[in-house]
Amino acid sequence: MRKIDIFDTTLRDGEQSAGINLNTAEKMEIARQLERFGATVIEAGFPASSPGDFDAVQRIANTVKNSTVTGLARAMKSDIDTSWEALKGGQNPHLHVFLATSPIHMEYKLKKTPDQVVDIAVEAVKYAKKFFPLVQWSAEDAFRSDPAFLVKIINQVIQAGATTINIPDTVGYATPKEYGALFKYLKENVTGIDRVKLSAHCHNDLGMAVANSIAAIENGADQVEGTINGIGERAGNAALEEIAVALHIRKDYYGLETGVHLHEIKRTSQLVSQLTGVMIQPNKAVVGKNAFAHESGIHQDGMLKNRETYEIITPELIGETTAPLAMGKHSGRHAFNDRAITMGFELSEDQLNEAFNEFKRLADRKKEITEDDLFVLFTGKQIEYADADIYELTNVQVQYGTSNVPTATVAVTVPTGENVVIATTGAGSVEAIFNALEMVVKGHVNILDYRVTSIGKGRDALGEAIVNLRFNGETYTGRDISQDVLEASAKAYLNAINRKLVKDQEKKMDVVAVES
Ligand SMILES: CC(=O)SCCNC(=O)CCNC(=O)[C@H](O)C(C)(C)COP(=O)(O)OP(=O)(O)OC[C@H]1O[C@@H](n2cnc3c(N)ncnc32)[C@H](O)[C@@H]1OP(=O)(O)O
Ligand SMILES: CC(C)C(=O)C(=O)O
Ligand SMILES: [Mg+2]
Repeated sequence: MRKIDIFDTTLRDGEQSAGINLNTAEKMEIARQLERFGATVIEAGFPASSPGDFDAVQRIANTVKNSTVTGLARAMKSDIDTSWEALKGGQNPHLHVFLATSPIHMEYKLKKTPDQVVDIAVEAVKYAKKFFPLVQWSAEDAFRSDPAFLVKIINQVIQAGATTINIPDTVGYATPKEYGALFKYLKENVTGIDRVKLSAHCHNDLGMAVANSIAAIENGADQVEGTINGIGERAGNAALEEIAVALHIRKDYYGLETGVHLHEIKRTSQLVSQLTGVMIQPNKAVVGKNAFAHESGIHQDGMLKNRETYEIITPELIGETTAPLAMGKHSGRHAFNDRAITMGFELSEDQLNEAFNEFKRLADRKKEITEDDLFVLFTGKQIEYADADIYELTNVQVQYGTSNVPTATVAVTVPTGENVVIATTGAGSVEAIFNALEMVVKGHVNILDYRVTSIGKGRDALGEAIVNLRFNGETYTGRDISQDVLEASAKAYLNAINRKLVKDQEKKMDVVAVES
């Protein structure tokens, strides 16, 4: 069966989404999960864009064994040199070099003639090949480029040694028929196109990224690029979980396989959502929380008689467990640890102990512990900033009455280890908490977005808070889950601030490492 390679760019194009700011520990966690998910290639970042990206790409390349790890580079020696330093420890060093080919990008952005662009691309690929056995070259904004010019430049970059050619629809302008036709044209006109991997990279500005990717596959693409949950620049990238499930469910029609471990989809999607703070729309295909919900009577009747009347994808296929866990306040440590392992978590003994204590506290207050509850608990422990100096909420108290001014008192352990207690007012309970916390962190904080939702169903469901804020000029998203939404809100606020502290501390460590 023909195999389609899955190129995941959640950590590069996905991280380019407004408001996402992952630290190295979180990127490592996502990369490990992408490996379990079965991504053929993981684009771990853009090493030359910042020391933080460099560090994350290097660590991921040195850790991941079952997927190829790549990094993005502009068509310039310095970007390629930096990328080599980051990627050389990987299993099969792979570089992704790009250069725009559309008239508008060449003239206004690069300020180069088409001939100069051909030369720069060829030089970059030749230079990259001195280090990397695998070099992917992308014609940025390929879909809006002159097809004859694409043939000319691709002929030459293949001769220069490129092993993959990527044809991005950078601005999401294509329709499936047109995008498929471009792949067909290139297949028919580029010399040696069958010696390289041909790749599709679609953006979702017109909501057609997945359809366009499938059209490319139908017309000869060997690889599709995208992100988990479709996150990415502007309206995002093609959602890989949708492509993988579509090809699987319609194997009868396409006769293709991807190598994706479909039962890892739910977990991968949840992890990406949890760490990026980007919520999944309820009706999103495959991973939305309503994707398997059958609400109307006639549908429920059909489902009871034969599930296949209305269900083309089973929740089990993507690793969703619907049955409640036989776990609650009477469960013991062995069953709990066993559950962590079954769910794919690798936690240290200390992390497991802390998670178990939290689980017991939760089980005292909540009737039924769901897999979703455990997932957030384990993930939270796994990426805790063990060695970082951060803020920790020790107490929050709110006085609220319909005719009183709300007052919040927060107690926080600050990075120096001191415990600070501050009380202040606000127009509402949440504002009072945020005002008090702003006084604790001593910086200018601008709240850009704030959302509260529930994890699972029922009146005792956990509350999830997401806070997107600007702190001293940088944007961070924080998230927390608690049984009380005010506590979750306070912790989510501090989580966003802590992400900045962790990033700053990572940067300092990078500088020390470079100096020594
Ligand atoms: C379609 C995509 O997704 S492309 C990837 C987008 N990702 C990012 O931009 C990652 C975050 N970016 C950054 O951190 C910064 O932009 C950096 C570090 C990469 C570069 O920063 P700066 O050196 O300050 O340049 P700046 O971003 O302002 O401008 C980009 C420069 O690169 C040039 N450039 C853009 N693409 C390419 C390319 N593929 N190859 C060579 N040069 C390029 C531009 O023409 C411009 O050059 P100029 O300074 O001569 O006008
Ligand atoms: C860097 C390239 C592949 C890209 O992300 C795009 O063109 O959208
Ligand atoms: Mg892109």
